[in-house]
Amino acid sequence: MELITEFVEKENISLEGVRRAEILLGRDTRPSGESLLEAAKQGISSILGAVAIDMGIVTTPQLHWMVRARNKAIKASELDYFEQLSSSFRCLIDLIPSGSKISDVDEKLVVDGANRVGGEKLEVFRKMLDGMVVEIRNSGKDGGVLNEGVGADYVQKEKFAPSGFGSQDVGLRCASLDGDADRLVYFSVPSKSCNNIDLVDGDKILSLFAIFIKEQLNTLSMQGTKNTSSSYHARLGVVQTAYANGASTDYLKKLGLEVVFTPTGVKYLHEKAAEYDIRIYFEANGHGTIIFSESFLCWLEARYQECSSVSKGPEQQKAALRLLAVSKLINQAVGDALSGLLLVEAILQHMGWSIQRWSELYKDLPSRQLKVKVVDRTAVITANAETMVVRPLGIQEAINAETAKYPRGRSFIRPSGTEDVIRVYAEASTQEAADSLANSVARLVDQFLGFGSS
Ligand SMILES: CC(=O)N[C@H]1[C@@H](OP(=O)(O)O)O[C@H](CO)[C@@H](O)[C@@H]1O
Repeated sequence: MELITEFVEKENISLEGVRRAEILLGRDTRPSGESLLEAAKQGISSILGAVAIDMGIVTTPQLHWMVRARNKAIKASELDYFEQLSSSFRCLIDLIPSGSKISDVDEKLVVDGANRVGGEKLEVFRKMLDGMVVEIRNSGKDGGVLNEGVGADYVQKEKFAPSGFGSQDVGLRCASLDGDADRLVYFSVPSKSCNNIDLVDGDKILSLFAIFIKEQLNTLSMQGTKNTSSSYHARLGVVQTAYANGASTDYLKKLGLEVVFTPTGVKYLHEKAAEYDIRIYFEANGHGTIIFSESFLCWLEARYQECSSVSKGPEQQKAALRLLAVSKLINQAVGDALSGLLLVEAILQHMGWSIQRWSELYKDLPSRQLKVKVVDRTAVITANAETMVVRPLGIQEAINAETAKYPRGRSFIRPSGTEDVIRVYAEASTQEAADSLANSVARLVDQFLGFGSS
């Protein structure tokens, strides 16, 4: 109750006139889901005025979408979710400029469903997606195990093709969802001779979205009408965490975008993002979304109407329509692999880009992540969006001294919020250097905080 009261106060939610609270419940495909659902229902029924609504088996982002839709008094079933996504996807495809070299884009997309609910939902959803050829592997139907050599986390951290993918897929555009379908990464298999992949991570998804949105904003701000409503300067902001590859941040800044950093965890990214008209946030691991302010969406609607009524500025009208479609296609409540995937697909078609062209936007700096078990991870206190350690004393200086030995070196440590470990991140100009820096910093962590240190 305390947490709820705190949240209601912080978000300034008026409870006056509210007769009952609806609590939407969803579960995934694991057998434990049924008993957890029952327990949640019983808990909710003991709260006066609270009603549980069972939305069935859904992905995490679908459930968030449903809550947001319900709060906006929009229809919120799974079918409504699929219909909104597929119609806005279709709208973006219909608005593709006739000059786009669609033939450059390989038709087929192959998706790793991580043996969980996202793969299953995509199986159902793809029947509504004309204009897209999707093959789904690891959909969960064939009894594969969650997160065992599959899924976005495995692909991003290990940089290996997931189970079921390999030399037969060389050059194809592939995507990987995570277990609850709130993360998405893309990859391609560059050659038959090795297991390595060319990873297109959350940072590059963010970059693709940013380029597309910026293109539409530029079109909208072109001279056309003298009406004052057209002179709105939308603030496009980008939010990353310290795990964003340094090359991506350089690239985004060169595009002229404002890039801000928050600690790891979507609650921080989402909150920070709320300060802009259009805000794109992504973690390198593929969790992210775009949020549009209500005032910007109202302006876009007006701009769209204005362009159509005076029948001029068709390009501006299309740009407004594209942005409106993006606002409906992307799940503004939270990172959503299914909605993100459709937006990526629509933008690649719009640009006429293959996955290789997309990947070449910039070259990732080689990086390495490690985790170290320590006596007490809460002994590490960080500052500056987790890029520096203020406690224990002395460790940051030691990390700095180590990092300074490597060209383009960058390294930081932070206590994980989900595992009992300290995470180490390092990047440098070569993979060997990044590995060596990560190992040195891991040794420092062990020295300062490990079991031998106490
Ligand atoms: C390096 C990394 O991938 N960290 C993940 C992981 O958090 P940690 O606090 O690092 O354990 O799980 C979080 C929740 O899924 C996700 O938001 C975050 O990005």
